[in-house]
Amino acid sequence: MDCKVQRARAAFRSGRSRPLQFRLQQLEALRRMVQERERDILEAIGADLCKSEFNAYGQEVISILGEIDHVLEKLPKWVTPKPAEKNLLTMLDEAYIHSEPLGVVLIIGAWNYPFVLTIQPLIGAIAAGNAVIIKPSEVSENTAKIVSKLLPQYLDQDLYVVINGGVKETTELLRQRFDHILYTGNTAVGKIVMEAAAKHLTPVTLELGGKSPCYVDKDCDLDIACRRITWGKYMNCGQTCIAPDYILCEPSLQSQIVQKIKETVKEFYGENVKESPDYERIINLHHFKRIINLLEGQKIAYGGETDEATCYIAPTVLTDVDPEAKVMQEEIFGPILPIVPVKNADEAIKFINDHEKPLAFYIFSRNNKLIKRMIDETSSGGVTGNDVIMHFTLSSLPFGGVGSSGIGAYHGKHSFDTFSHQRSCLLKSLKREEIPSCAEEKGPVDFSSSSQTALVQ
Ligand SMILES: NC(=O)C1=CN([C@@H]2O[C@H](COP(=O)(O)OP(=O)(O)OC[C@H]3O[C@@H](n4cnc5c(N)ncnc54)[C@H](O)[C@@H]3O)[C@@H](O)[C@H]2O)C=CC1
Ligand SMILES: CCCCCCCCCC(=O)O
Repeated sequence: MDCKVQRARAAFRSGRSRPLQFRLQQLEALRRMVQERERDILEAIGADLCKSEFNAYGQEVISILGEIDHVLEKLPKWVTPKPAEKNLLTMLDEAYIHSEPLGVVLIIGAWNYPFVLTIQPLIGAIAAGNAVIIKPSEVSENTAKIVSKLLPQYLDQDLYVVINGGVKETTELLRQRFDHILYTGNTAVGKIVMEAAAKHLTPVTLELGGKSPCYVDKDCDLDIACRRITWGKYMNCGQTCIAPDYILCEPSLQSQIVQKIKETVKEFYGENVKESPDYERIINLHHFKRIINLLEGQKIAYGGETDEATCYIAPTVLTDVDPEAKVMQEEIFGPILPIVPVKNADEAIKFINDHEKPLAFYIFSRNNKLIKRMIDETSSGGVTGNDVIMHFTLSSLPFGGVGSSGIGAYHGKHSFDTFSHQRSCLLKSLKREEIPSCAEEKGPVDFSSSSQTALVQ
């Protein structure tokens, strides 16, 4: 492992990852990999998460192709040094900001969108000119295998290295020195990553989770709200870091919401959800048992069926949920949707602010003023109004958490910036330097202090 990181560092020091043409060529090769080996990639994701090809393509492949195209188009502009404003002392000089690569960066991916969560940061790291060590999640082992098989066939093998393994390997990897670490996963491990990084003063981007609230206002289009919530909550069987974790609404809305979600589930997945090719499974027995445990003592208004043999949990809605209940103490990361009744928007705002800052916040309302007020009076990694998940799909928006939901952000130009150092460059002019004609008579002059000279001029 040590030697793989050293190999990547030596390759970085060779300077070949830096030229724009090289970065573009590697990104084009990555795009070719996704296009030519699409079937293998979809199969691997499907095997890990029991996901249909259609869903795997829509959730994981489309966004990667979109991100590569976006970066290929914009990168020439991003790498161009940006002139900086000058002052009186530097009027005749050249001042600019140059984005330079950080060096060797480590990307640690999570299992729930195993392709997107490793390849999307990789795109940014290549674009910024770095060498990259990629550590896919061992939990999604098929995708980890295909990523480690395909990347060396398309990309520079010394600069971009995949290391597979579990906790032991990741722990070992974290002892190495990196120039940046981007980790996606749970908060507890995020702290381990940050502690290991601190030993080398390595900066980190931590893409963590949390409980993302969804406020449903009484003045909203409830049909649309419930359709969109159903889509975002039960996609990937609820194993989405920005899935709406729970609903906050006035008590009287609960029964209508349950009814509309029920109808939408039927429309999306048919009469028998278990038979639907579009409905995924919980990743493993450990998570299955953890989620089932959260149902204890709850009022199940819809769903609740489970099958341990296949890690199946039906789309489920809980009503009148007590904020102190177990299901409200941790991120659910499964297809269970608690509804916590609140009197009004003010109480919802207070509820959100009394808890850790979430990764996402969703507000359904016809009242744009209310949406803006709720944004102003709360904090979260991102927000989507009148929909869920969708802010993730915009390359122009930084994707990341705040507080316990994460540190830093990526996607599009934000990835490029995350993996770059903004270097301040000032190139002094040699013109108009006044060299005293009788230096000896006047004593020594400090030529290095050109600011003094500029002041004299
Ligand atoms: N903010 C974001 O973009 C996303 C956040 N998440 C969050 O991730 C969580 C789910 O992922 P996990 O189950 O954590 O994924 P996981 O079990 O796949 O772990 C993530 C990575 O951490 C490594 N790891 C695990 N234990 C470790 C340890 N003790 N020391 C060092 N490395 C270790 C694994 O090898 C893996 O590569 C949820 O909380 C979810 O919200 C998931 C996807 C996206
Ligand atoms: C329109 C499809 C959007 C797919 C969303 C993928 C989200 C990946 C990160 C996460 O939330 O765990």
